[in-house]
Amino acid sequence: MKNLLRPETRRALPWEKVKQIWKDLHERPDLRKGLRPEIYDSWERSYHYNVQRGMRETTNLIPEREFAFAKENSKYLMETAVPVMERLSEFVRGTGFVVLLSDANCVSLKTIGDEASLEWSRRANVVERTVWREEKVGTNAGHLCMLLVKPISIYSYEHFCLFAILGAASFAPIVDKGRVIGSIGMVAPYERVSHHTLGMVVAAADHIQSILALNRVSKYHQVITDSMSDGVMVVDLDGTITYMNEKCSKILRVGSTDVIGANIHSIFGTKPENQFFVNTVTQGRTLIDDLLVLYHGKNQIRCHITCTPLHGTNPTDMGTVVIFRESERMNSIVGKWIGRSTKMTFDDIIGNNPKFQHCVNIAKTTCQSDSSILLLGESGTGKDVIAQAMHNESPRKNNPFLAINCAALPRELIASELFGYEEGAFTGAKKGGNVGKFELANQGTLFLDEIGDVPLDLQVALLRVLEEKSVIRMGGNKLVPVNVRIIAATNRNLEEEIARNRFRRDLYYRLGVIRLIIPPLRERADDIPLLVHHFLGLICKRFGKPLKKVSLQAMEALMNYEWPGNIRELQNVLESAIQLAPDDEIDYEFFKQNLGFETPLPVTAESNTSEDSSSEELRILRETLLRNRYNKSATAKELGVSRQCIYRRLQKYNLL
Ligand SMILES: Nc1ncnc2c1ncn2[C@@H]1O[C@H](COP(=O)(O)OP(=O)(O)OP(=O)(O)O)[C@@H](O)[C@H]1O
Repeated sequence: MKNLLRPETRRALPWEKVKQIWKDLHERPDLRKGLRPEIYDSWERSYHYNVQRGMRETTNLIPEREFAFAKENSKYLMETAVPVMERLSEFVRGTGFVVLLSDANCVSLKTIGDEASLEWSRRANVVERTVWREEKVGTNAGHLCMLLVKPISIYSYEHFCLFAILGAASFAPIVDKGRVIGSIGMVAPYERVSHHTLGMVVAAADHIQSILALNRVSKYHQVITDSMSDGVMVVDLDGTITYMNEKCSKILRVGSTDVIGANIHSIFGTKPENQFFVNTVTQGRTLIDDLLVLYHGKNQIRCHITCTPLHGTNPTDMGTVVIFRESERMNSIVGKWIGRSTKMTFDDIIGNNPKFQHCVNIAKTTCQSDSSILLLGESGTGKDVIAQAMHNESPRKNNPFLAINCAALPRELIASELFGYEEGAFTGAKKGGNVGKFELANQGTLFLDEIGDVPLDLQVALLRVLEEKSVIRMGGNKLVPVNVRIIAATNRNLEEEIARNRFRRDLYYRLGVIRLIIPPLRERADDIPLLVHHFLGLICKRFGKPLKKVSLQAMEALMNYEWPGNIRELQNVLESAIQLAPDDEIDYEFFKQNLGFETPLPVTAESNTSEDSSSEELRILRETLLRNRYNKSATAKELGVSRQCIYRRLQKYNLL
């Protein structure tokens, strides 16, 4: 008996014999020990489940609706597996085998075979819609391969139930993302058993698993490339475009389906301007974020391009992956991440002083133009703020605002910062080179602060860039067109610098197409109450402190001070006062004692205190002025007098 259980003896066994062996196995537990261990264990479980071994036909058919639901759930498995099953079935045509697919719940989803084998499988209950769970039909290869997560063949009498011993089956589990999602098998009359069947089934399962994994990766790949904000194109060595994502077709303004399979020349033609790019791609050269302007029909495509050669093991896989980054998008990223961000707008610029307002008005009206502008004024007067506000009000507002402080950079670095450099341009130059501020600021605004500190030799290079509207990186020879609005600023007296041959007159004129002279704070003392009020609010908020006030006397002192550091100094004084002053109202004494802030109070204000009526009038006037933040019209309105009357009183008390 033990010998009969050996695989090599099975083939020739007549039906009566296999049936007898099956019977003996059920009746004599000692004989069952001769079964393979995994089959033995399965039989033990089948007894435990109380499976009716004498079943002549299966009662395991599920209702149509449940079956439809199971098929819907395994739709993607069926879509992948059925073509593989069809192919397998073709190979074994005429040999009596049916190919079978079941889901993870052992529902038989699909059977494929030739007519004769399907006819047999119907008689043997190997049909769709049946459930082959061990709990229901005892030991069977479909369920056992999934339980063991390994391929297995089960021969006739090794099945637990009588109806199943007609056949021999080989099954392999289908595993996806580490989970068993079904099984594929081949079943035939037991006498057709072959040692090769299991190998075929394993190969089919492997193939299905690979397709599932590949489909998933290509889905991820598609979602990733389609959601990329950069264009991606793959070109093989003879210039055939083999892949293009949606973004790339948008950038190049071509239909991706039209160009895949076409040659790169069909897009970029033989235009000399495109030659460098086409040659780079077809010759498998490398580019890293190079700003190129390509021409396609009437369109000019301005992009940062990266070309990476593909080195496949197979020569047919060689080619180049090209990444297109739209320069406008790069610019807005640059604007967000590099240099200073432009937060200030004209609404943030405080000051009603007529001289200052005149400057602001010119700045506002010239925002729309591309002419260079030169901001002249002492340190801290608001040149940077005005430059930012101009950018934010201009058509370039969504592109970068880049600022470079020419005085803060070592002399030898200014050129590379401004114009960029190519790889190997000098010792210590970064691999792949570096993009300069001019290129980064493309379509935006470049704020050249402390322009008066630029060395003479660089002034020549700067002038050339401004005139030619293109830069050549240091160590390079390619002209890169740039469209940048220049706002330059200095606190030096440039006329004097020119007279001393330290600044080029031609650059001065070139930069100062529009020239703004921003008044120092001491010349706009009437703006001090407004500025004080504004900064007190901002600073208290920043430090989470309750809003503080400045006493009338302190305000007058602030208005009389010279402010060599201008608005920046005023901000600092107020910040210290907010941090240190014990009371909600910061008085003159505090400024004097804590900040060494020595400002004479207006003589008239003090001397008038002797005369009662005048001192009362002065007190009311000062308080109303303060309440109205030194706005004379509002003060006049509150006091019910004319503006002229207020001016007369201010003159009388020497407050003008
Ligand atoms: N009119 C204004 N309204 C509000 N804040 C201002 C105004 N002018 C200047 N400021 C503030 O004063 C400070 C100094 O201004 P800014 O840096 O623009 O001066 P600057 O002239 O560029 O100085 P520097 O020449 O030293 O670079 C900044 O914090 C700015 O926000």
